[in-house]
Amino acid sequence: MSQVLREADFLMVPGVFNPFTAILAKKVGFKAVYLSGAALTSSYGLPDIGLITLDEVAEMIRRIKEVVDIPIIVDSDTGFGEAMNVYRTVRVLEKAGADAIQIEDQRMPKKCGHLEGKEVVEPLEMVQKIKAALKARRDALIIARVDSRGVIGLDDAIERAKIYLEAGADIIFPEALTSKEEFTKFAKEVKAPLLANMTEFGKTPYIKAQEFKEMGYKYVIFPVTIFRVAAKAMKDALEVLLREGTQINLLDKMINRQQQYEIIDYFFYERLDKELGSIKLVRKL
Ligand SMILES: C[C@](O)(C(=O)O)[C@H](CC(=O)O)C(=O)O
Ligand SMILES: [Mg+2]
Repeated sequence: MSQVLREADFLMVPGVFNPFTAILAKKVGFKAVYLSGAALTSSYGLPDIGLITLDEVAEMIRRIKEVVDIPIIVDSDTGFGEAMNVYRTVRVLEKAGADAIQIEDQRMPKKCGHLEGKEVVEPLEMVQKIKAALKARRDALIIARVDSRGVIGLDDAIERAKIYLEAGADIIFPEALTSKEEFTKFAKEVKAPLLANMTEFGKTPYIKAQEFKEMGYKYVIFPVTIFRVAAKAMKDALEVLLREGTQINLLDKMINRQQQYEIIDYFFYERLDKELGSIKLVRKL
């Protein structure tokens, strides 16, 4: 399925954090999804500082791929360890169903790339991780995320991107650029398939997908958008429920039972149950 990612002209990729959200993204018409570390950890009630484990991410990929056949770009933070660990990370995540794996050049404890106080490793350390990832992968694309814009500066980020590209990374992800001009300059200097991160409340101003496309970006992710929208909707609903003692005023904000069941393919199981129930033994005991 990495072929879809490879051959696409331009892809808008929403962040998801469980199978249900991945199914929704596909049903709405998105061609790929991004398993966001930030959204996944938030959904576990944890901050995005590298607390999540390889197995937890692999398990979520497996669950998503069990119910939806859509290419999945996976956020592996810093690859769960050193270069040697990255080798195993890529093998495990690809086996679980990852079509592209993102590794970032932060030092642990990592942070959201749009926060202050993060640190980056030496470029050599990241190159070793990229080489390990390439050795381990069968078909999955390897995305090198450059975090140094917010730590050292744009020129350093551009230089690192070139180094990571030479090391063999398939896609470059410049994190937390601060203006359209920076995205334009980056794309001019780094001749690679590029991924832009259009997250909210961060360092990057709001830029439309079409504008990223025109600047030469191949992918744009909206990693935490639906998580944040859903979180607000859930909080508001809980408040209404507590205050009013009834959900009557929430009904028009809900998907109904029929819609919910369609999303999770309930009716298929209903048919299957009937079919299995109608089987008769040809030869009696
Ligand atoms: C893309 C990202 O790595 C993620 O985990 O989704 C985050 C997004 C965010 O925190 O808004 C990031 O570090 O940019
Ligand atoms: Mg992340």
